[in-house]
Amino acid sequence: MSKPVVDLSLYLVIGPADCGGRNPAEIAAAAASGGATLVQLRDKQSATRDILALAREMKARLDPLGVPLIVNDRIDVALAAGAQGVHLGQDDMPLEDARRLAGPDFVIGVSIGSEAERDATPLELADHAGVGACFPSATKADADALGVDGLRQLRPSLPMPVVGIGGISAENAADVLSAGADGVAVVSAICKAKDPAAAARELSKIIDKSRF
Ligand SMILES: Cc1ncc(COP(=O)(O)OP(=O)(O)O)c(N)n1
Ligand SMILES: Cc1nc(C(=O)O)sc1CCOP(=O)(O)O
Ligand SMILES: [Mg+2]
Repeated sequence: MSKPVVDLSLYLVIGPADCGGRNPAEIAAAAASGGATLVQLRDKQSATRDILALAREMKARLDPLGVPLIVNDRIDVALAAGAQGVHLGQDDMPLEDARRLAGPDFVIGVSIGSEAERDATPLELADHAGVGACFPSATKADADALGVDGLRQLRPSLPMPVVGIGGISAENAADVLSAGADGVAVVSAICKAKDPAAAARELSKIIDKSRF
């Protein structure tokens, strides 16, 4: 199997805590049908076997839509579920260990929130970077605010594709792309929407427009 092609344009990050009792796998599938190009399961609370069951359900729904699944933090769950990749932050498993465990064809995303984090990261081992927080985020209140200007400054020194994350909505997505991001990663803008497919369609249109 070769490395899956990952399109960062509209990256949905989602877990049970974001969905107000709705099924995250259903919301992920609806978002994918509306234009989300990549999905990350981010569940910081559930028991391991519940995260694994949700990852399997998401993968079963996303595979027919051609949308890859990334698991946040947990390379063990990602591998067990047959997900296409993992996302690792600065306190998560080091990229060297993750790459050794998962092999060259597994997609690995890494969080970069500052020049110091960039300098501490073996960038050649990651396939893409999540850079933020672009704006204050209610989903991750402890995320340091890099800001869009911080993203613009950091971008040229990152050799891999970059997705902006943190507080991104239909109102500010174009600013993130014009600061150099290849895509936007969102939680609330899709998970909190009454109609997640429609929210994804709206963001997708904005992303397409800002590329011309
Ligand atoms: C695409 C993307 N970018 C950044 C993050 C944040 O990762 P991390 O810093 O490890 O924080 P948690 O998400 O684990 O709380 C991400 N998940 N996805
Ligand atoms: C998971 C995550 N990581 C961030 C970072 O800055 O690294 S901000 C964030 C949460 C993004 O959620 P929302 O789109 O609701 O603001
Ligand atoms: Mg993490």
